[in-house]
Amino acid sequence: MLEISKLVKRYGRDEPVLKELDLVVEGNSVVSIVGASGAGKSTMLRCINRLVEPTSGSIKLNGQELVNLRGAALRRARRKIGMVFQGFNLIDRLTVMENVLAGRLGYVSLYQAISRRYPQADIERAFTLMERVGIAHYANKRADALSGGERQRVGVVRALMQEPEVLLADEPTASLDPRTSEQIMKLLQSLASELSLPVLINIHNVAQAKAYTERIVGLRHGKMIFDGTPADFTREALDAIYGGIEAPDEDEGEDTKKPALATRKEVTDDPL
Ligand SMILES: Nc1ncnc2c1ncn2[C@@H]1O[C@H](COP(=O)(O)OP(=O)(O)OP(=O)(O)O)[C@@H](O)[C@H]1O
Repeated sequence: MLEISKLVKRYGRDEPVLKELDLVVEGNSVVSIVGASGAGKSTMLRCINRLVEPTSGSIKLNGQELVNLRGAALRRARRKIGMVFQGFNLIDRLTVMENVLAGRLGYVSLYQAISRRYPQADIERAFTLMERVGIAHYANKRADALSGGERQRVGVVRALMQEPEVLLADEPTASLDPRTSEQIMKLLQSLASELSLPVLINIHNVAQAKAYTERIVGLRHGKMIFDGTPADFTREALDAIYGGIEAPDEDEGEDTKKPALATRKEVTDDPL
């Protein structure tokens, strides 16, 4: 179980981008985090795996406090947090199997990692998981020879190789076509239930969030303003989360050019 309470994140002296967030996610439940660009979705996931330092608050994973962990204790805790990325984050020149085994890096010695002498049990686990997601026949192919959907399956298996207690997915379908996106969402949904794993998915596509997750959390300006089932996610909830948020001006700089209203465009597919 993941328990977040009163989580605050402030970058420098700016206004906090996460404002006293509270969220509890039980094992095997899949939660979508939605919100306009800049709402704080990525920051929240990154606070959980401590890629970003929370300013205050508490994040507990199966009872263990993650905030304030340092050194070896932080490394051990991070093994329990699997992460799936929008851009897959694979090493292109390595094979699928090598990428998958990278999920064990937190468990093996430096010598084993450098010489790629992973324990037999790890290799067997890798094959079992690759078979489960349909990529075992690509084990010896280079990662860059795979399609986007196949690459994301490699990313999912690599995360599962960590034997995680929670899986975080940051826009896992944003680089994929609609059909492949649906397959990946279905895969995350079924893995959560097979492995009793809580899964948090940052996602811009509200239609997919409603179709493939049982709970939707809506952020706006760093505050949680919606927490409910897809059936509860009415037009009013959609407007509360996205309403009145304008796309940034073109001259605001590279980082701000991602249009907030891209979410609006995607929402037009939404069968509300
Ligand atoms: N390293 C950083 N330093 C300063 N500000 C940051 C940093 N990372 C994010 N921010 C700011 O924090 C706010 C929340 O950003 P975040 O990336 O968490 O939002 P998001 O909801 O994930 O957006 P998107 O959907 O575009 O990825 C934004 O205003 C962003 O500019």
